[in-house]
Amino acid sequence: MSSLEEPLGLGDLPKLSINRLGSFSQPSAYRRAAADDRNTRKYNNSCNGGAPMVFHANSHAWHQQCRQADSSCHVVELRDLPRKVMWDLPSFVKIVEVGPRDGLQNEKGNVPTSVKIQLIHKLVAAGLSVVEATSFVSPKWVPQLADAKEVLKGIQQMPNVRYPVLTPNLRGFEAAVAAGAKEIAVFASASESFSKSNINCTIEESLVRYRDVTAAAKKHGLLIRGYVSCVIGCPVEGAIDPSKVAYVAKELYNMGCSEISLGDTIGVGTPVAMLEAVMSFVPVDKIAVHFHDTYGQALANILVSLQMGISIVDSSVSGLGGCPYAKGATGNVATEDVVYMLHGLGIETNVDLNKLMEAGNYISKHLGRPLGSKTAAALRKLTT
Ligand SMILES: CC(C)(COP(=O)([O-])OP(=O)([O-])OC[C@H]1O[C@@H](n2cnc3c(N)ncnc32)[C@H](O)[C@@H]1OP(=O)([O-])[O-])[C@@H](O)C(=O)NCCC(=O)NCCSC(=O)C[C@@](C)(O)CC(=O)[O-]
Repeated sequence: MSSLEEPLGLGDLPKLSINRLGSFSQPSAYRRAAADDRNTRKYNNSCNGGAPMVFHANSHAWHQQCRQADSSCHVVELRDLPRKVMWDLPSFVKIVEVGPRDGLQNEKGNVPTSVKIQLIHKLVAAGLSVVEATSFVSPKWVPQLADAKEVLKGIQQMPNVRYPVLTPNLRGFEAAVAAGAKEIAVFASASESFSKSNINCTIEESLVRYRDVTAAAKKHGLLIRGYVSCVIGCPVEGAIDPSKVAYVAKELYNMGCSEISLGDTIGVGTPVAMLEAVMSFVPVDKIAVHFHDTYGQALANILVSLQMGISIVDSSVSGLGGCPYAKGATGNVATEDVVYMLHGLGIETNVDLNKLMEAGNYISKHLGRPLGSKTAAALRKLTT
């Protein structure tokens, strides 16, 4: 089912809009074209104009363009296009929803524990299989998440759903385990300045601390997620060298983190050089990308990451978020927008966009905030 069919409730929409929108979304056909292209290229890669046409997606348009091409080599270029664009995309992307933690940690007003719990339940009901629930950090540093224990105890943990929680030290780890955590996350930085302002220690000191935390987690049989923040830029230091990111990622991976999430904490950059560096040390299937959308780069960065082989994406419902210790950073990329893009590309997520938008609506109402997802805002306009 296409991403457009899913949320719009096609019956409710004016015909013209549906048709117009529909012509932009041919995900399964695109993927088929890319797959066909893969096969046909094996025996059909000449400039010979008599070769059978291979594209099913928008096939009329392709036929027209190919017929109009002056030279048969143009036909080959056109045939290459879906291969170039679609070839390397994964068929499934795992979304790690960070809204209840990264999304809410920066909220100034008190968000009741019951609202946090409801939000998590709604996100899981939408099909998200990983929902970062909260942080066992110092309430002096992040007052909003002072109810971590109550949140984790209050959620009804479903089988096959992961609920990681952030633990900055052994104290946080022990509290998390006592509250029923089955997965923890440690969070280091590639920027020395950010490490100091966020967790009050140097990068090396944090790695020493995390060796203890990860060793304890392994003893308890817990899964461990590792974050590296400021992977492209730091609010204090500016551009961050990819080799620094690769170093921290490698250390976390070697400690036993089963997923390394690379955070563009202030949403400033493009990730190619950084991902290349990290991929030299961490297997691509263990890497997640975590983009804040401060400069509007997040979706483009996700697409590039997928093309580089990544298939785990962090995002936050309704684009909630920002780090209290990264001045000016806005929210994470909105999960609704990520899901919409992925479904548009024919990539499975197991997420029901309608239910996800309900969760986004729920928390936005509670925060007294307009929807932070462009997809949700656009679809709401169409359906009201
Ligand atoms: C790491 C510390 C604790 C060091 O904080 P500190 O002040 O250096 O440590 P301390 O040992 O002196 O402790 C200070 C107080 O906190 C208490 N404390 C100490 N540990 C805990 C704990 N676990 N749980 C509850 N309380 C704790 C401790 O007992 C003490 O209480 P007091 O004696 O003054 O009453 C502090 O800096 C901290 O909690 N930092 C967390 C900040 C945070 O959560 N930032 C947001 C994370 S977002 C991020 O990193 C980026 C990411 C992951 O989202 C990716 C991206 O977006 O790019």
